[in-house]
Amino acid sequence: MARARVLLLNAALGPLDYRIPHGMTARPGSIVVAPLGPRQLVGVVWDEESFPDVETVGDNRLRNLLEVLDAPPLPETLRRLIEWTADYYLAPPAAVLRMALASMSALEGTRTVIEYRATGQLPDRMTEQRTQAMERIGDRQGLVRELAMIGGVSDTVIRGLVKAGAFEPIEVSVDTPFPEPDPAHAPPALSDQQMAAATDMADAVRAHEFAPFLLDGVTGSGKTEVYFEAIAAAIRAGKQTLVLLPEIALTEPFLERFEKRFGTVPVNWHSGLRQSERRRAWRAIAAGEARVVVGARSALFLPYPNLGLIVVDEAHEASFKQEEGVHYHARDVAVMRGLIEHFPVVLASATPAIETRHQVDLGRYREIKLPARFGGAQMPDIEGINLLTDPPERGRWIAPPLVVAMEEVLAKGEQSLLFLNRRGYAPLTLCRHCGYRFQCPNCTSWMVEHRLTKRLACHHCGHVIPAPRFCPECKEEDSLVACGPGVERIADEVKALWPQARVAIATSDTLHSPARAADFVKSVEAGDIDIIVGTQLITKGYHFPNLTLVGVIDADLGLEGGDLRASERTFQQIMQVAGRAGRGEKPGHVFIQTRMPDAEVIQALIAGDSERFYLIETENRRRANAPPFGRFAAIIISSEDSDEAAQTARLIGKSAPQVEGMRVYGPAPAPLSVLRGRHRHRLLIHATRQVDIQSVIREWLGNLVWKSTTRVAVDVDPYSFM
Ligand SMILES: Nc1ncnc2c1ncn2[C@@H]1O[C@H](COP(=O)(O)OP(=O)(O)OP(=O)(O)O)[C@@H](O)[C@H]1O
Ligand SMILES: [Zn+2]
Repeated sequence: MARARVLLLNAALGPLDYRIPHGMTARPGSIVVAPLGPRQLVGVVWDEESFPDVETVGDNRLRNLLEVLDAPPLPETLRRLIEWTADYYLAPPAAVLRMALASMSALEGTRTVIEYRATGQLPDRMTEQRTQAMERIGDRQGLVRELAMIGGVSDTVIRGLVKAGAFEPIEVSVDTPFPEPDPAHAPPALSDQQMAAATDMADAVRAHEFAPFLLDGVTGSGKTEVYFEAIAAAIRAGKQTLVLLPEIALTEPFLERFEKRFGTVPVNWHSGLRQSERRRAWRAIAAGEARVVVGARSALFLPYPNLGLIVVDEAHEASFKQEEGVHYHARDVAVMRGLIEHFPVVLASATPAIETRHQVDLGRYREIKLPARFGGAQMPDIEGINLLTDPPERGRWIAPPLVVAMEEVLAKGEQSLLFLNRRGYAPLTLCRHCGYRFQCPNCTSWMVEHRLTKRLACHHCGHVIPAPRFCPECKEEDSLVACGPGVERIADEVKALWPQARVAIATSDTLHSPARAADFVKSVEAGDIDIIVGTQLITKGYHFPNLTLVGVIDADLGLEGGDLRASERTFQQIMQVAGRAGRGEKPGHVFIQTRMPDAEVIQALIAGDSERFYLIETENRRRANAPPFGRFAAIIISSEDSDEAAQTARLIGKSAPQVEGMRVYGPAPAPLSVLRGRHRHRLLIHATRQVDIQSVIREWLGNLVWKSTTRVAVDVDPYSFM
């Protein structure tokens, strides 16, 4: 009897055995529907040897598979990747599988509609309407309704023409195919250095072998142009390419550049797609027809049958790390996919992660350097402003030297960018009279004032309230004060200083859709904006040749809290935002406002000495046995019931195994101790590379039980310590 082991889309379940009924063909990878109790679930037939521990069920107790869906089977290599990801990040395989089957509507199979087109045959009887319709429609093809519109007649007239043999039916898929990018459309003339880099990568693409690259080029060196040549090589080799971007906001400018180079936009995959777009993209990807896909990290698990290259752009960005559900790092899983499927993976960044540089040092990744900007543009010069000796006026945030510099730039008709990584107007609102502070009812966080929308918002859970007029505690009116600056407040200050200047705020609030982002880029390019005030959203990827001044309002912000990567992140963010200045013919200047001018990272930034920063930071990590030398994992316990969360945390803490080379810290209440109404506790596990941390944790937690209302999440290689 034919049996199948099936991984159902239910994270609480392991694989289950089913009977393949007579006449049905199902093999590993087949996407199927199977009964579970009274329900029907989608799943994938899996390789039996992958789950040797599953208890075999007797033939007579098996239920029949119901259906094999009309979609390409999941490739074997993708099944291996799903297993690896589940194993490494200690996630249920079904939760990883869900990311591969990311469009339920795509699994419903091919969907067709009937369109009509002229046969060239004239009907026996012609009427005025028929003549008009046939003339206007010409050789166009469409649904009856569409043809009636084009012809300016009723549906009945078209149906009559069909009956009379003047139009014939054609069955077409509802999923219109995507146009193919043309590698020869508009290749740029590369500089010698760029050419050498491009050739290296294109050769690797043609070799069809695993080859991880770090494309380490300074801001404005033309990394995009260079990896486009690797993409061109993949297209020519008949392979698919995936480009991962850290944020949807960066997609618009990317699409535009891609279209200029390849004559058409790539297939776009992100969380904002409508269901029909998702379906169309998924089916084109799974059929191997989507040649180049650009997407956020979730595009990584899609079932490309024929991948030949992955590019991870801005590869240092922390947003490639998913912080809920499966806690995976898309950069690292991308490299693993390249290894399993034998193709090169390019990590592009002007400020590579310490982890990535370390892989280069170990000889595992190849580094390709682009040390100079394209077209003779110079790197900007960077200057520190000591806020202790040169403070802004009371109630202001822009220090005098920066004001002077902005004044000059404005007078020259050039653009400036002020960077502050805080959305909204003010991060905290308090009552001057009684000291009351507005806090989120669901989270351990302050409500952030958004003056543009007249609301207070929690940036963790999205809770909003209308901007209050009086204190809810003491009922005093006009007693509420905004504490500290956000970008909106900086924009107000700019407008007060230069009422004639045209100011734009660039954050995820103002550029929340691709269309808004595109409008913003256009107006900056057209010179309709003088001063941009933005968060980290604006620090990378953008290319505005007339932007010559960058001011960092508070360089110390990211150093507070001091987690493992605080210095590194600060360095990357400021290098990136500095990299927006002087990308055209005019030189760029950068001012960094700081209260810690002697901090190592600030010194390295001012000296423009990346190497020194990397050296010192890497040494610090080595001494602390922190990643990439040692390893961390976190266990996060959460529950709506505070006692229950604390109890489970204690239980897990008490059961911590003694393992050589491993230490367990905590449990302790998380810094973000309440999030979305759940009370949180954390344990941190620190181990040497020799410890098989996954096995240890699997065994440790596997022996424990806790209430189903408590959630226990494991975060391997954590980026957030909140
Ligand atoms: N060979 C070339 N021919 C024409 N234009 C080029 C070439 N190389 C780079 N450019 C242009 O120079 C500008 C900077 O290049 P690009 O944006 O690719 O740099 P980058 O290294 O990705 O920078 P960042 O890391 O700051 O995003 C772009 O406008 C790009 O089109
Ligand atoms: Zn909240």
